[in-house]
Amino acid sequence: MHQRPAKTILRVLDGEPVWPLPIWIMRQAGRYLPEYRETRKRAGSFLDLCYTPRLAEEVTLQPIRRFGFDAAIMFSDILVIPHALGQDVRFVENEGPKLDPVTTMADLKRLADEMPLDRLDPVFETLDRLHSSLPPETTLLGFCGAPWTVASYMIAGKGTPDQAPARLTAYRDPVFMQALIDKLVVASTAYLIRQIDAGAEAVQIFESFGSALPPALFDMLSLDPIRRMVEGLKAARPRAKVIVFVRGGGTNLHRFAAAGVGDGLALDWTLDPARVLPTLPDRIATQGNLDPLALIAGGEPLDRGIDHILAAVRGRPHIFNLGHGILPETPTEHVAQLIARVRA
Ligand SMILES: Cc1c2[nH]c(c1CCC(=O)O)Cc1[nH]c(c(CCC(=O)O)c1C)Cc1[nH]c(c(CCC(=O)O)c1C)Cc1[nH]c(c(C)c1CCC(=O)O)C2
Repeated sequence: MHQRPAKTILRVLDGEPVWPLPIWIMRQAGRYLPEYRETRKRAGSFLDLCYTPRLAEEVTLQPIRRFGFDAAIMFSDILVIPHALGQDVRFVENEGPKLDPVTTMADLKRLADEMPLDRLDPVFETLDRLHSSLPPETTLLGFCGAPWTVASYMIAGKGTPDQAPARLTAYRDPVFMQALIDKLVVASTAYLIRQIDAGAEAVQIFESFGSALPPALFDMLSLDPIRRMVEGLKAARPRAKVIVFVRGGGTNLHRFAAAGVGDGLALDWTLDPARVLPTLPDRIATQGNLDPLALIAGGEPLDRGIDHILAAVRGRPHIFNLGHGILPETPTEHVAQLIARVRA
């Protein structure tokens, strides 16, 4: 008899429709959970939490214990890559990440030539621990940021509206921009390969700022770098599964699908799965895409949002998720309501 991989998320990423839909949510380990806030207080800085395997393992497991999600995403951050490359990265309470901006070729030359992967050993140890502590049905996910999203923080030194500093840099100094993107492609691919070796069964690439790019820059800064990362990962580890999340991907999603980039495409909450899914190839898995604010609202709007997605994806390989990360003010009871309805 043909043996199927048992884990629901891996089956969906293989192109198999699974019902009820498997579910996890972006940023499922985070401040909406009282137990996360408790561990976070004990950890010191946010980066200390990311780099202390025992605590990173603990916060990864918290949403699994409470809700039994079908996937656990290792606790870390997309900005550990610039940090490992030698850029100064801090997380300031209530302000978000702060970095020493990298804006010139000279700044870039001061970063590590080759990705010093051993600086991220704590992340790999976290994965190794999770590999043994997770329930056998739970898929272990690794992740990294897409080069453009990470570059936008590296250049501006912080989060910025519409990523204006990085976009302007792309026009004014395309040579520097391409060198930075290329460096991130190589570093991130090596990082994902090590995550797979440490026990991750699938990885998600977060392009959180896809919406900022005009068509003339999108291919060069988003589609092509992500394609090179996925190809590099698959060449080295053919069995590794990849989910690509392009927030604001819009019609570009079809181009990721046509180029065969990723086993799964995650939709943000602005796309209507009822319209988009019939236009994608059948075997491409999709993921998403409830509005995180519907989850805060709860009640009837939440039920309606869930039901619309369930009706649209029935019969297709789909993983239920939000259209972006869960927000800190989300009531945990609404998450329980969501899971119960998806699994009913
Ligand atoms: C853009 C981005 C970042 N980080 C990430 C992205 C891409 C996804 C997205 O678009 O949401 C990805 C990320 N960040 C975090 C995870 C952990 C795993 C999980 O999803 O549960 C993941 C997958 C933990 C985190 N990363 C961060 C927190 C909150 C900080 C804290 O606990 O003090 C968490 C739980 C900090 C962070 N990290 C980042 C910002 C802008 C911030 C501050 C904003 C905020 O406070 O929410 C950069």
